Amino acid sequence: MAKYETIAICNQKGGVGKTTTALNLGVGLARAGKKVLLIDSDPQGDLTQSLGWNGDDLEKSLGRLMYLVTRDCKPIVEDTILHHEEGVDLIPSNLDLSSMEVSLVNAMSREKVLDNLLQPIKKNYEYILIDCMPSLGMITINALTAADKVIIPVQAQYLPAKGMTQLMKSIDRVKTHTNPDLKIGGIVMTLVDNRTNLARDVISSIRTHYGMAVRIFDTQTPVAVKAAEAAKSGQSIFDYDGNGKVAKAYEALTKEVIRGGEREKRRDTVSITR
Ligand SMILES: Nc1ncnc2c1ncn2[C@@H]1O[C@H](COP(=O)(O)OP(=O)(O)OP(=O)(O)O)[C@@H](O)[C@H]1O
Ligand SMILES: [Mg+2]
Repeated sequence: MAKYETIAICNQKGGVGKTTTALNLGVGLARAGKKVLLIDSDPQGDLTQSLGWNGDDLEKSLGRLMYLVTRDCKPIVEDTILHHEEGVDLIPSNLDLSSMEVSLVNAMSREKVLDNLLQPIKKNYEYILIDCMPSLGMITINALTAADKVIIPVQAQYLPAKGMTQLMKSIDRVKTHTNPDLKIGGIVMTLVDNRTNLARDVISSIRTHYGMAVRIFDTQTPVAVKAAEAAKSGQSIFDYDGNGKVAKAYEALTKEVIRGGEREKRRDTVSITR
């Protein structure tokens, strides 16, 4: 199988479209023939619910797995993986994960619990997408430590520069301490309302603060009530409203993500063979 890529979908600001992006990018990649695992790393379990499962009913979850690892057990991760009919796998979450935020503080290799958990199953997937919670605590640090890349959804409705500084600092800290190869895969503008120029203003503010080095995806995902409805129905936007503008946007974003990964792999190959 092709080299895998683990992507954390991360922004500590709430309600910016992280979960929607994890779900629809994940299903988009699966529709493009990729083997995809989604990880819900939010104790609210929104991704789990958006895919149609009730987190409260699930005994096996990410929280349970991480708890066992911190107790020096070696759980079989495959037993927790759910299979969705749209072709993606899921490690679900529920409130069991919330206690990990505190118990990880005293755990050995506390930043690497998720990374260690994923090592034996990474080879089974081409893409692993981790839906992060809206905070920069230990669980998110675990997600960033396990990831090759971060994709940052940014809502085009206010100037996000200040909040992004905190996120960039956390990414830098993770690079310094636990994951030197972590890259910013890109910023995706979400919840874009065509009637305003806010997306353009936000992009120029990001450029002013973080320079041209940070990639901003060409694709912007539009505001549309269908996107919220799809999440409530346990389906991706492709199944719920396949011809709509949100589906088209996530299809385009999927292509950009695949192209970005392939470009980097080519670059890696060139530098290895040089
Ligand atoms: N393109 C869209 N158009 C309209 N509503 C959307 C769109 N994308 C997401 N939403 C809705 O906006 C809300 C926030 O989206 P989402 O849950 O994806 O954000 P989040 O960043 O994961 O939030 P949190 O920080 O709480 O985890 C949800 O109710 C979702 O259904
Ligand atoms: Mg979410």
